[in-house]
Amino acid sequence: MDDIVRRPLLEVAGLCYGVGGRPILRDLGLGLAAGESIAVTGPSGCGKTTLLMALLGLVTPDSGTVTIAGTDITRLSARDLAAHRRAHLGVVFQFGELLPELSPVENVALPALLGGTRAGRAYREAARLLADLGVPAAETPTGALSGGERQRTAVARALITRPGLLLADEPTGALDGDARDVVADLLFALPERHGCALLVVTHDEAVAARADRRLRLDQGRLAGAAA
Ligand SMILES: Nc1ncnc2c1ncn2[C@@H]1O[C@H](COP(=O)(O)OP(=O)(O)OP(=O)(O)O)[C@@H](O)[C@H]1O
Repeated sequence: MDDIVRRPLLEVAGLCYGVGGRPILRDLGLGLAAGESIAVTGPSGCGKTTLLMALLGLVTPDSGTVTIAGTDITRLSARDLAAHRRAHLGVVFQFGELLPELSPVENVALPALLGGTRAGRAYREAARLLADLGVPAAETPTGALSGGERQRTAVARALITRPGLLLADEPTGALDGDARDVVADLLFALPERHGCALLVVTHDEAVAARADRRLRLDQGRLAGAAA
């Protein structure tokens, strides 16, 4: 890949965060370029969700920087942070977090509509992404989607704004067997297909094994994990 594609999307430096005097993230550093994937594993309670919250700007670190697409988000106002997130970040959660009263197409189109894309274009793009990811868009109500289809819909929703950085929090945690493998294969194919950077937090070592790099969060620090 060339230098333009390889630009850093995420740079974390000296990140420290604690609660009630107890350190959770300690001088944590991390870099992730476009087209690249990282999996972060670690035992329950080690701080994986807290790290994602810091990357989303939902917790304010005690010190350090979180630079996304060239901007240190720890310095942004709430309003600028929300705009920066909309422009650069896509997120996939463990249970999809879809709105059951909306159709799959409406769920996927929503972030584009909120970002000001015209309805016709947003719905066309949503339908295209769902078809691409193998979800029956029109026929099935969101509440009736299988677990795997729900997660693929959540991936489509995260992609519709063409984010540079995609974050996924236990994206296969509610799936097993084939559905887990399909969603994991799909996620880790995204950096190459869409040119985004991908950071996945997972308990599942088999899912983590698909990433370009594996890191383990332990004692508040990230270190290379054994392959
Ligand atoms: N607001 C808070 N107040 C008190 N403790 C907190 C707070 N946020 C996180 N913690 C603690 O920080 C530690 C890390 O939590 P976190 O949810 O990030 O872990 P995790 O690695 O995502 O765990 P799991 O894999 O079980 O989801 C936990 O011990 C948790 O109890």
